[in-house]
Amino acid sequence: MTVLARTVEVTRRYGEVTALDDVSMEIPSGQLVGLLGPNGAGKSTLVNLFVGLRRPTKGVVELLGGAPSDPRVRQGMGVTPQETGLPEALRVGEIVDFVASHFPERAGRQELLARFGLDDLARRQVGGLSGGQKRRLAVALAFAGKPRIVFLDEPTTGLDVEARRSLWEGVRAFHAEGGTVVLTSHYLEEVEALAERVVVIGKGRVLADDTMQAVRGMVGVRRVSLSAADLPDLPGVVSAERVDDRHELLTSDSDRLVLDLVASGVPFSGLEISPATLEDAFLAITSKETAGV
Ligand SMILES: Nc1ncnc2c1ncn2[C@@H]1O[C@H](COP(=O)(O)OP(=O)(O)OP(=O)(O)O)[C@@H](O)[C@H]1O
Repeated sequence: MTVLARTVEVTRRYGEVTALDDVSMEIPSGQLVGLLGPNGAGKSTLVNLFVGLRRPTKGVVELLGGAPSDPRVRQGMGVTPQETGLPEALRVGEIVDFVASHFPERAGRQELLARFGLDDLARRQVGGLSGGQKRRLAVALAFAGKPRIVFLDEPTTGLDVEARRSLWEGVRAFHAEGGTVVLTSHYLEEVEALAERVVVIGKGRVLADDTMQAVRGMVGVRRVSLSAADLPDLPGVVSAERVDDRHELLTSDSDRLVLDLVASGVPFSGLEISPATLEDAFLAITSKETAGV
């Protein structure tokens, strides 16, 4: 297994804030890895360390066998940061050529634009693109130098469904040819649609690192809410909150919970079961982590 990028016991602080806390991770060649986590989890910091925009406070970051700050190393890598600015006066095709000219190997202009659904726009000035088209162009540019590994920070934020799907297709096509991708998202469905491996990050730490299927199972929690006086201890509850007589329970097995509840004989009313939000899911993973399960 060739490892294209790795962090070894990396911590990054900004003043008092610990954005990443002792993170060790390897990105093998050919993998499409999703970094999933809520706002402020440390995803961008991790990407910025991998691509050499930041240095770790402690630990080591390696990219393509070298230091991410080395310009020769960086020629094998493509990145789209969370926020990008493109020169408005240039035409789309000119920007692609300009970016590609910095790399020894170059993707074909038309092929690249077509891959991201931008093929009709090569002669359009960037200033005349819609927000979604600009974002797709910014992402496409990460692939202009035929990189071995690409880092995309929240690539589809602000895109409508169609633009998002078109971008996913472009990323998938690169991956299908053996390309390695690390992307951050706080959309579970985006990571699910693309990534074969998911790293869940919360409060600067790796909370889970597994296949999408396994993480799905881990976060397959339901919210069960009901009105009752005191509840007995119910197995499988990962978190419980109470406001007056209303109980909000998170569980990975809502059927079991309801059966146990009925078996306990405690009177209850207003039972509602709903899919957990992503926030619920993160909470469930975090509470498992805290409990050392
Ligand atoms: N330049 C900075 N100066 C100070 N604090 C920072 C800086 N950059 C990030 N942080 C802090 O580090 C923590 C992690 O931020 P980071 O941007 O890496 O998270 P994220 O998971 O990418 O979040 P988001 O999804 O909101 O982009 C946050 O608490 C953030 O406020």
